[in-house]
Amino acid sequence: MSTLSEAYTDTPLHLQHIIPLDFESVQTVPDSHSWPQINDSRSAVHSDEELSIPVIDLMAPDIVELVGEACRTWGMFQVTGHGVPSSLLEDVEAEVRRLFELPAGQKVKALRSPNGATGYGAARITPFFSKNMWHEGFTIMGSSVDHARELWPHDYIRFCDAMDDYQKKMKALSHQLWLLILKSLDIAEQQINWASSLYDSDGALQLNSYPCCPDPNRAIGLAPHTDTLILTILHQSDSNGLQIFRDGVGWVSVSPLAGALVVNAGDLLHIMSNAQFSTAYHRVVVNEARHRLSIAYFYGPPADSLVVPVCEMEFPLYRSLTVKEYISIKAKHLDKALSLIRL
Ligand SMILES: O=C(O)CCC(=O)C(=O)O
Ligand SMILES: [Fe+2]
Repeated sequence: MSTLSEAYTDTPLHLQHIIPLDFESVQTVPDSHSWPQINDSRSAVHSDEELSIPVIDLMAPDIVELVGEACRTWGMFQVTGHGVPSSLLEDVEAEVRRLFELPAGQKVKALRSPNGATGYGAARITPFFSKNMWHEGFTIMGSSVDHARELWPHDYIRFCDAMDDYQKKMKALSHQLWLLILKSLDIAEQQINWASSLYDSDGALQLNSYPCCPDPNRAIGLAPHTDTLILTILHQSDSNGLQIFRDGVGWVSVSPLAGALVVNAGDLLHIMSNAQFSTAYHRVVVNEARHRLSIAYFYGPPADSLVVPVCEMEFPLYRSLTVKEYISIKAKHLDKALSLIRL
């Protein structure tokens, strides 16, 4: 059975697409990171409370309907009452900060290799854009020990323990959300041939850092994209930056809410739901004063699983394909991947 990590390493990147800028060393936004079109017509940002993604309490009696409605309209919501202790969120965030505050020369010791999955580096979507992002990341698929040891030869265990603990909690919460999603789509677990192996699958953890930026209007933290797998759970540090695109409206801010986690639907869930659920198109903007951090957990089935649009009454809108195949199409075509498999 091939793992998600193998599916990602099938598409090697070039080193110039991996090494982030040494953000500490620059006082202005260099040309390599200067995005002329940030203030295009689609970038009117809405940050009023009227227009924001739903906040859902996992303990609510009508939780199935709430999750279904949020996935249909936004493809994203914030969840409270999730049972992940705030002390764990604080510990993980502190470890992530400890990592990104290391000097650039130290961080590159844990660089992701061009055909590797785990390690320090730029966002995977970097090669699709002519400009680089105001971002540095650290991806964990499987164990982080080898890379963490490069960063802190004598003090890596607390980082690895915090990441392992957090991944376990995220996996359990993802599974809980997944069962709610199936219910809201009226799908029995037995209808999906990989439903039971989902719990054995290895998710991925993506640590993101958006350093303070001297000219935030000319830089972007993370270019617009959708997430690939079934769902993503995101913890964001206490500063704005994440935005979701809403048709007919524009970019809408997803402001951090103490203790809440952001959940978003990915492409595979959109395909599986036969486009009933939206895959969230989102981006991250940067700011001048705060170093923003986020921790994303990506949840998906093993790479060999066949994803089939579930539809009883209508025609399938997408062809069925394996997770591995979709990851590979996305790695080559990014935003066009879904249209390429549309029937
Ligand atoms: O930093 C964020 O808020 C979002 C991160 C994200 O979209 C990702 O890692 O895919
Ligand atoms: Fe994302």
